[in-house]
Amino acid sequence: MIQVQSLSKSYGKHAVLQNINLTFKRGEVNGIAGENGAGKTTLFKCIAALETYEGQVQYDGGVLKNVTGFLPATPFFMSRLTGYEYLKLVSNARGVDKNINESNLFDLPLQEYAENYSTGMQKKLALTGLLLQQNELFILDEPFNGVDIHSNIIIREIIERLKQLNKIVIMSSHIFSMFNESCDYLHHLKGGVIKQSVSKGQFAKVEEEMKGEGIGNRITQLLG
Ligand SMILES: Nc1ncnc2c1ncn2[C@@H]1O[C@H](COP(=O)(O)OP(=O)(O)OP(=O)(O)O)[C@@H](O)[C@H]1O
Repeated sequence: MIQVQSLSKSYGKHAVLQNINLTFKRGEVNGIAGENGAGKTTLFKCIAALETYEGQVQYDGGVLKNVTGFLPATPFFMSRLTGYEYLKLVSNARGVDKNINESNLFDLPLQEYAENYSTGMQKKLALTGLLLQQNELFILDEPFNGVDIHSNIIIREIIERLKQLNKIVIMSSHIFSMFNESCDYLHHLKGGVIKQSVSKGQFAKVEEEMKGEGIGNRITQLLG
């Protein structure tokens, strides 16, 4: 179990996250919904120990960062590194010795440079790396963004399998139906605070709240 307690994060004078309290349990998928700039990625980076923060992130299974797999919205790859080499590198980093070619579940061209992969292919390569590492926590920042329909189905399947394997999954998405399909709990992040947390069956409440954040008649004003 992961307990985020009184987590706050500021960049200079800009308070991005304020007093966040969340609990993530094994075998559960948690969605974080929020408009652009709400602080989802910042929250993910804090939990993944990629950012400093105030407050605490407690984990009952050892050193969290050693078992955390973070899929960024836009993965980054070093130049002149093939897909195969990337997967080898991330497996070696965790002392995992699995057959790379047999682990190529998205049938990626592993002999090609990862930096030349398309957006969706890069996302699939990064995700394959996280799975190879056998992490306990999977933080997936917009995992469905930029991938094709078939891969979208595979990623949903992966999330379901991670849940069955008792892993902790935290994800964001700008496609609300993805929360309905994959998540057990949904947390609405707005203005740096968690506005509401709901369990499956009540996600429409968050959707309604978010729809209320529309831009009203400002489009008409702009076009008129
Ligand atoms: N390294 C940084 N330095 C300064 N400000 C930052 C930094 N990273 C993020 N921010 C600011 O923090 C706020 C939250 O950004 P964040 O990327 O966490 O939002 P998000 O909810 O993931 O947005 P999106 O849905 O567009 O990806 C934004 O105002 C952003 O400009």
